[in-house]
Amino acid sequence: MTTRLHATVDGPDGAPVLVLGSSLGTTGQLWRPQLGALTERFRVIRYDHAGHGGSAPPSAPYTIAGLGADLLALLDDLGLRRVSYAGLSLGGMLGMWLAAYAPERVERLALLCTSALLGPPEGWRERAGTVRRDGTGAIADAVVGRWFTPAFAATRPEVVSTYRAMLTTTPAEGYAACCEAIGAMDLRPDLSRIVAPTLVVAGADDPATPVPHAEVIAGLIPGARLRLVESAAHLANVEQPETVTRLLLDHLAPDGGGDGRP
Ligand SMILES: O=C(O)CC1=CCC(=O)O1
Repeated sequence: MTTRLHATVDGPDGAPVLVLGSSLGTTGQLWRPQLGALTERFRVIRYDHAGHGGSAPPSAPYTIAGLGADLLALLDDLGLRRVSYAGLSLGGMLGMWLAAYAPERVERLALLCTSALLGPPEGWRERAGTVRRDGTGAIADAVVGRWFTPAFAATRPEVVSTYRAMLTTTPAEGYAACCEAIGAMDLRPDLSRIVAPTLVVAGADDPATPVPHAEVIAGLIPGARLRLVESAAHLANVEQPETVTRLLLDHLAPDGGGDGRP
């Protein structure tokens, strides 16, 4: 049984569709820095994972395949046969799953600050247990400390507190269930089936999904390209918005993205 996902739609009717997947502990608001530029070329769908933002919590223990089935159900509900997809971290994991298990649904793929295997599973089970017991506030300092470089956190505290609030308002059960899904994940054997042209982006200073994780993904997806974003930690799209927006547009809209006309 799938969870019905909350999604927001922006951009011109009839334009090519781009679906954006956010990270653990954030919502579709993660993509605000990119929204203006992306909606000039795309009809942009931002969705919230189960138990995050406006989406109901999962009704059973969760896996990446379960979260992927939610995403496919959302595409079906919206009548979207084929889309481009960009996802950061957990959103990128869902992008890999979608492109490997439903390749006919994915036009182009961008995977940001993500991993195909992010163990150890005990660490994720422990984090899930802490959050179920004490709430997402209990892990906020550690998690947000990996989202931004110290230099960015010192100069842009207002941005850091906006994203921290996204984490601390995420319901404990939704967050914990997604931790367990990540802990049990190993997408490496699936990546050779991906046929969508793929861009892999890593934050050069990301301690959560360090550069070698991106190198593994780029090495296993046929034809994938890897780009590093300097002076960026895990939420590279927030810390270096112009660089990441340019990378996304160059990859996802190489011909300008079309104008939506038949
Ligand atoms: O929360 C973290 O440690 C980083 C992370 C892993 C998956 C995700 O979405 O964020």
